[in-house]
Amino acid sequence: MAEYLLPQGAGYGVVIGMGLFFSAFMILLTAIQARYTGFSPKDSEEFTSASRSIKPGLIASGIVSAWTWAATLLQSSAVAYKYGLSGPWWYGAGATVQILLFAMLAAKLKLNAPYAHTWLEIVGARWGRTAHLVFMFFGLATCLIVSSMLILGGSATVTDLTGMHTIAACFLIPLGVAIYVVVGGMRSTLLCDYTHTAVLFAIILTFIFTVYATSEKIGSPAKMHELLTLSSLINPVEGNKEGSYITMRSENGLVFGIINIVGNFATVFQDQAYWQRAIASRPATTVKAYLLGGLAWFSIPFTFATTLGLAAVALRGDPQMKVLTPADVSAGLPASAAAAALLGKAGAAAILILLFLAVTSACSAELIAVSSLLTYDVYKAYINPNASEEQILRVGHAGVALYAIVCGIAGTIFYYIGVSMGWLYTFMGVLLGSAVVPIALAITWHKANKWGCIGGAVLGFIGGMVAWLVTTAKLNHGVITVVTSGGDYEMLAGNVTSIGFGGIIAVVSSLIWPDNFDWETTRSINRPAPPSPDAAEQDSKSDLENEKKNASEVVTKPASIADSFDANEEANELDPVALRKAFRFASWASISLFVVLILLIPLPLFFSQHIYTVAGFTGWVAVGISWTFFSIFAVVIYPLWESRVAMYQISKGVIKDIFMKGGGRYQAEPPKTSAA
Ligand SMILES: NC(N)=O
Repeated sequence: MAEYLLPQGAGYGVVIGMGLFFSAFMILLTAIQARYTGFSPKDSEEFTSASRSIKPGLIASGIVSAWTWAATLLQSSAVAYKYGLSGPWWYGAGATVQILLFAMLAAKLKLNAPYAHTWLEIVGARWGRTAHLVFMFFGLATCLIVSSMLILGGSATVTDLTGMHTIAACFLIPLGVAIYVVVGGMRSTLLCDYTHTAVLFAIILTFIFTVYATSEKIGSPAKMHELLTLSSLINPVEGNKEGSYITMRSENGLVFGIINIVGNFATVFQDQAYWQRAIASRPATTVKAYLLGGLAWFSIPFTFATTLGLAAVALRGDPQMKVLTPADVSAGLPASAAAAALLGKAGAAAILILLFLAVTSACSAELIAVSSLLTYDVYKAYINPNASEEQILRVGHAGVALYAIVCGIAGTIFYYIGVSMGWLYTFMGVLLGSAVVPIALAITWHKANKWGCIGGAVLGFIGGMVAWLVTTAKLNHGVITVVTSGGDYEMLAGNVTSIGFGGIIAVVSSLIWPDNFDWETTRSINRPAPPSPDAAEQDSKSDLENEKKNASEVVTKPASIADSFDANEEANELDPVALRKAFRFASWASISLFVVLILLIPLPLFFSQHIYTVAGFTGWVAVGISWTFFSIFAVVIYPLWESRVAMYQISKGVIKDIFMKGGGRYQAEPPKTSAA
């Protein structure tokens, strides 16, 4: 019987116990929200969009948490293990730029469809049913692939460390998350994500300081450099300059970088989770949130993999270090093996909790994203267009539960057919890449041609699959299996063909047969009707009556988070001139950062064939550590600062409830002037 570092009970304890803990936490947050703020958790807009009122720090933290997958920790470490220090760079930079570029789409969303619930609603309003259904395939497939990777990565690690049955983990992980998502909705999910992100950074810092400061086995960048140099001599890396682990000159690292860039475009641009955060965001600060979130996220895979992925190489031969097979590496196990070799059971437990936090917060984003697609793009669009508020909320809840079960089934199927998280990670661009450019054009370019974009997505998909399979057959003597099809060049061919075909067909056809779309159509999606004069008169009368009635109860005006944002403020923030300016800023900032992260830094290092000296490697590690502190400031400290007024008001309400027997409940007030 296999030996495990932790008892099976620890696996069940973390998966079930922490699932229940976060459910209880969510119930508490939801009760606080209902009592001390004006946002009702029973409102469907609030459930899916957090009333479009969230500030940039919390949105940035929600982006970091949704974008931190199991793969972010495990696959990044696996590519560090395989290709050396170029792996973490290509993983981090190659998945950061999409979030930065998404800032442009987020600005256009606020400009061109400010009241949409999903990106598919925009496609449907612009191009009709065929386009809606075709792109729905890509939207749902994206969420399914991402969720499957989360479940596969999470369950493989739990099984490896505790012996918990993989299938039990496949079902229990999403079901635990589903409970707390149903209880809370979008706002509480973002708050829960915030706590996950804070703990995640604390654990990552522990590993960084263990490896580079305190461990007796490594303990400094200089010792890591020495051990990596030794490893290069014993196990040189194929395709790297002199087989070294400490060079950016890595051919396979570069190939992975290209695959990574393509695949991550697909999983950002067509994943409702990122659109949903843009929708939940206040219009004036959406761009800031995406730029901040993208930059903050970079340090997670980059520094984590530069720490534990490289430690797994450095510790080869250590008696506590597990010997890793290619299948283990594909399942993403180098990080947990290194953590266990460095810190024993404590390291294993820390990585288990880290993984659980990453998987559950990203999984919660996917559950609520799919639930929104099922609610607005299936149920409301095709089954019950006149659905009531209550019906929409019920379908939203059912969608979360249904999708959690689907995630468990998908994880089980992939597990049994031998598809690992690493395989899916490199495959995602083959399957999904073709729709990236068409979707970006749908929301940003009035000339985008409907049939060109649909054709680009479909033909790019077919082209990508053919290129992938033909390359697999050619490079493997006609043998097409899960193993042979997962090679670097096989995946590269599929990824590049898929995104390239899709993009070229969509752009060229739009240039030849340009549309002239009037954005007024998408701007009117779900636009709230202006109040009729009669209704306004009625409202003001009943407000007056309510005011009189409540006058004795209201002690002071609680400037809670509820009145920090209202319909008038939202309308002001939707000013087209300001949003166009925000779009220009997003374009300028994100394209500049793309050039720096993908071209200016890595390519000269690749072509110069430089192998890092001790000083160079120390500097490289120092950049990673400094960036981690910047990230902690951006997504852990800044959200607290920007919510200080709201937290103060909520605390005041709680104190009043305790000492004044129920006087702390939120009271709505008509005049609204402050922004918390
Ligand atoms: N989110 C990713 N690509 O780790």
